[in-house]
Amino acid sequence: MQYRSTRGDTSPRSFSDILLAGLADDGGLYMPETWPRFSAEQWREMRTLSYPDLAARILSVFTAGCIDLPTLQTLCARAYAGFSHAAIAPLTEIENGLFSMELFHGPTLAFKDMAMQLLGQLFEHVLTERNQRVTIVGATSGDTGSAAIEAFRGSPHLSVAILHPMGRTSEVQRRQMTTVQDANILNIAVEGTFDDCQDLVKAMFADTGFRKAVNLSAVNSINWARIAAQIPYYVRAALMLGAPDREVSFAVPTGNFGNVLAAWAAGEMGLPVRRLAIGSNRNDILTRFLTENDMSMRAVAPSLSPSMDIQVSSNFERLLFELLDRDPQACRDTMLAFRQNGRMRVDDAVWRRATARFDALMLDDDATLAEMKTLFERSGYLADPHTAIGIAAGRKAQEPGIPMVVAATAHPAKFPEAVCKATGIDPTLPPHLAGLFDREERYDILPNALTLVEDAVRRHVGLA
Ligand SMILES: Cc1ncc(COP(=O)(O)O)c(C=O)c1O
Ligand SMILES: N[C@@H](CCOP(=O)(O)O)C(=O)O
Repeated sequence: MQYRSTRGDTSPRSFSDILLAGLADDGGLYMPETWPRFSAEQWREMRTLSYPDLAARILSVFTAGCIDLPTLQTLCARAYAGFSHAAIAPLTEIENGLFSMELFHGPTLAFKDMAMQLLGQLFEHVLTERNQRVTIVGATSGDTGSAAIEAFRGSPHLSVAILHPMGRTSEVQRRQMTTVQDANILNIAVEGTFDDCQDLVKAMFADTGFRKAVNLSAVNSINWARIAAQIPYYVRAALMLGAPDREVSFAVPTGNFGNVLAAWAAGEMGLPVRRLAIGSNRNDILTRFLTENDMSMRAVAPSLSPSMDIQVSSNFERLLFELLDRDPQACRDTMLAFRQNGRMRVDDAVWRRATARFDALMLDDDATLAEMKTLFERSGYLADPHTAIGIAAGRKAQEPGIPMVVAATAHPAKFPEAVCKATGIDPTLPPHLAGLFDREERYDILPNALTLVEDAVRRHVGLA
């Protein structure tokens, strides 16, 4: 399996290459050269696999030529060994035909662990094999950061620097990152938004001197391995509900567009995915695109679902690449124009191809609280604000006879104020995080300035 950039860099790259590279040299995102497809019989055979073995089977088509199936099975077994639920991603019917797929039973209580725990194993494997060291710089609106820190803390092969937008995460989210004391971890609170943090990461990749000096790598969903590792849970849920002999729809609370893109990719691989419903908070650029063909940037407004306070959804570029029939020049021009003008409107035919598969719904904070309250009163289901938005989007797009699976992306205890306000319940953190509020925090505060952030990363890795 080889990979190519959405912006035209055509030099063939293997899975291990793109795992460590993160972002293509031309600023584009890596995509598999062709979509691997499974037959109906092959999907059926996967029904009996455990979650780790299923993940290994799906990943093996993306790592072909680099990492074999038995090795992947070992890495996946290790990755999911620490999850607190035996099913790893349990599926529960919360309303008629509407299912919650809980993705928050990993160590940091959000869906990010599902992929990040595996990335931790994959990086260790490839870096050991190549006898190499890398520096991971990541941007987080709250959840990716702690998942990455947990997956990579203490590794002798890499250093990690995580940029979060100062004061724009929940306190639990911030403390999950800043109370980790391992020497290879650096937390930076950036005076700006998540988009500023994400732009800083991309600017570091564009700064060739810096990129090479620190051997820069990424674990945000710009890294294809993150998307690949998010595909298995969609497969698992669909198989449990009758696929490949029955269609299944998914609803996903969406920000950087990585999670829903994994569901879409499962469809490209032959899984009968019918509809994909995205839910957004008031930072609704994706919803406006899917309902009005209007992708115009507005100032980011803080919300009760801070992990989705995002304007520039990195992975939209991967969908755009597909919608443009994999024309890298058109994709590059469209993305550059979007960043220059702050808005994007695509040809009607292209837009219709997107809306043929995707639905979208925006919920502001009041509507989110109302959804959380109603859910709890009607079905006793305690949802975090992100998940509640996904559930509302899923209910709206639900069709008779077609199961609708909602990605439950975070544990309610990550957002206790919102949950308590909506339901009166004060969700408790699991025992391993019980002392979180007593632990010492450690982080730098920096303005949104590339040189200062690069200097901090250089110091962290001993280059300054
Ligand atoms: C809890 C939670 N829900 C939803 C999202 C949105 O997911 P994505 O960025 O993959 O669209 C995020 C952040 O990524 C998140 O942390
Ligand atoms: N919501 C995310 C934002 C980054 O998303 P990613 O999937 O690209 O890592 C977060 O919680 O950090």
